[in-house]
Amino acid sequence: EEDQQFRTIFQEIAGDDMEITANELRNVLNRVITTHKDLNTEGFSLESCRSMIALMDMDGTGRLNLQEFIHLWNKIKQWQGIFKHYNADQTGSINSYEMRNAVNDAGFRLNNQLYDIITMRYANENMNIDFDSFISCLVRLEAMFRAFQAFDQDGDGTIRLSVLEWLQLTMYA
Ligand SMILES: O=C(O)/C(S)=C/c1c[nH]c2cc(Br)ccc12
Ligand SMILES: [Ca+2]
Repeated sequence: EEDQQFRTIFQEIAGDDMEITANELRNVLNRVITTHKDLNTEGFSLESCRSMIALMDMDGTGRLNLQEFIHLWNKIKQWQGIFKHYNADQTGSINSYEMRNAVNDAGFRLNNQLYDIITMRYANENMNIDFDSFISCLVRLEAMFRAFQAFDQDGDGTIRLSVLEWLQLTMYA
């Protein structure tokens, strides 16, 4: 039942090519986000939607088909729940300390240096993280972990890449 409902929503967003482009994704995310007054954001940028597609685009079409879209939607749904949990002061953004806990709750184990890098990269001028930056950060973390694991066949935690392989990894993200 819910799947059918999802399919119709997807059909409406994707249009008759049944694939969602970055622009179409941005429109639907920004439409949904306006219904969540507790999520402070200027909305998702085209760039962050491109990254989300790069993360979820398993078949290399550069767009999202229905199952890729459902997978992304469920991740954002899970991650927005974590964000709201830490958005205690209802300002709609979280501070760098709350960000550490939120990233942890999302299942990422990082070190202090990485948490500082994330704050530098995603925080706004008040050193707080808006909702869209939070999602963009987790999308990127997930993409980079997954790309590493794809290269680390024997699972020994190290990979060996040529510069072009490195660029393949880092440019479509
Ligand atoms: O608050 C909720 O229960 C849900 S279902 C939230 C969301 C579920 N998908 C979302 C996508 C964006 Br963008 C923002 C909020 C949500
Ligand atoms: Ca695809």
